[in-house]
Amino acid sequence: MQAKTLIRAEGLTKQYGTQTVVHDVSFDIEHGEILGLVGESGSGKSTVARMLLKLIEPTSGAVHFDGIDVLHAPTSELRHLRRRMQIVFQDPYAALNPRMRVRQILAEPFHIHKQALHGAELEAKLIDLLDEVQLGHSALSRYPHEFSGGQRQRINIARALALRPEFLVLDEPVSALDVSVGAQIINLLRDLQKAHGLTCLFISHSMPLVRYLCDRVAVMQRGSIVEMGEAVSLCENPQQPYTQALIAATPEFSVK
Ligand SMILES: Nc1ncnc2c1ncn2[C@@H]1O[C@H](COP(=O)(O)OP(=O)(O)OP(=O)(O)O)[C@@H](O)[C@H]1O
Repeated sequence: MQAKTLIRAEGLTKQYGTQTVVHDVSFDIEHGEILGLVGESGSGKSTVARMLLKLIEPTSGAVHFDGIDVLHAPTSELRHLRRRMQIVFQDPYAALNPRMRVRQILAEPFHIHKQALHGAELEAKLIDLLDEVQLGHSALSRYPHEFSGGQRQRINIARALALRPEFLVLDEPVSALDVSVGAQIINLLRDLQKAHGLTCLFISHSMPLVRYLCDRVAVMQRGSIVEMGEAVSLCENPQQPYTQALIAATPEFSVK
């Protein structure tokens, strides 16, 4: 298959007052590729992700999604784009409305995007989503607090997949979970990514995790990308002292 760029970030910069928290960040993500974005806390990873999705406005720079200028897209086009790009946040507790049953949580994206699905048709979609994240169908009538952290993250992933996005931002999706539960979620994400040919930006503190999951990796330090390359070779032969320190700081990732 010919590699083709789905997402292009060019010179993304974000300032808050006099502080520049992201400086001149550029990268491409090919169709079906997982790009890892690593760096210590506060290095600007989430800010980059939010600019890609236009959840926050960059101070300068450009984002193209499938050739469309995201930052200047008219509202109607942006609405359509939002179906194609989704995000899974770090904290599976905060991301789910505690007053909604899982049925409502999973049905919400269809309502927001005015997809007229009702009755048996909607129910079948919701059941498919639960199957995809390997949750039992009885989940539909339960509330988020009735689930473990890993199960809640599965619900978040199911919701993100509801509208069949092409691009998924995974913002530290397992950092709030136990290691073994996190490993199961990582494997689920890897399987879903392969099954749907998803393009992903995977944000993490962990170089071993990025090496396991990602095709390429960009390393961020204080708002800038300091090193970028193929994940395995970058982890085996890091050029920057900062990358070397990141690798030394994180324990091996194991799926066992
Ligand atoms: N709304 C805001 N106003 C001012 N400063 C902000 C705002 N949002 C983020 N920042 C600052 O921008 C910097 C980068 O934050 P960001 O959340 O992007 O980092 P991160 O690498 O994702 O960190 P973490 O790994 O802890 O999530 C931090 O210093 C943060 O305090």
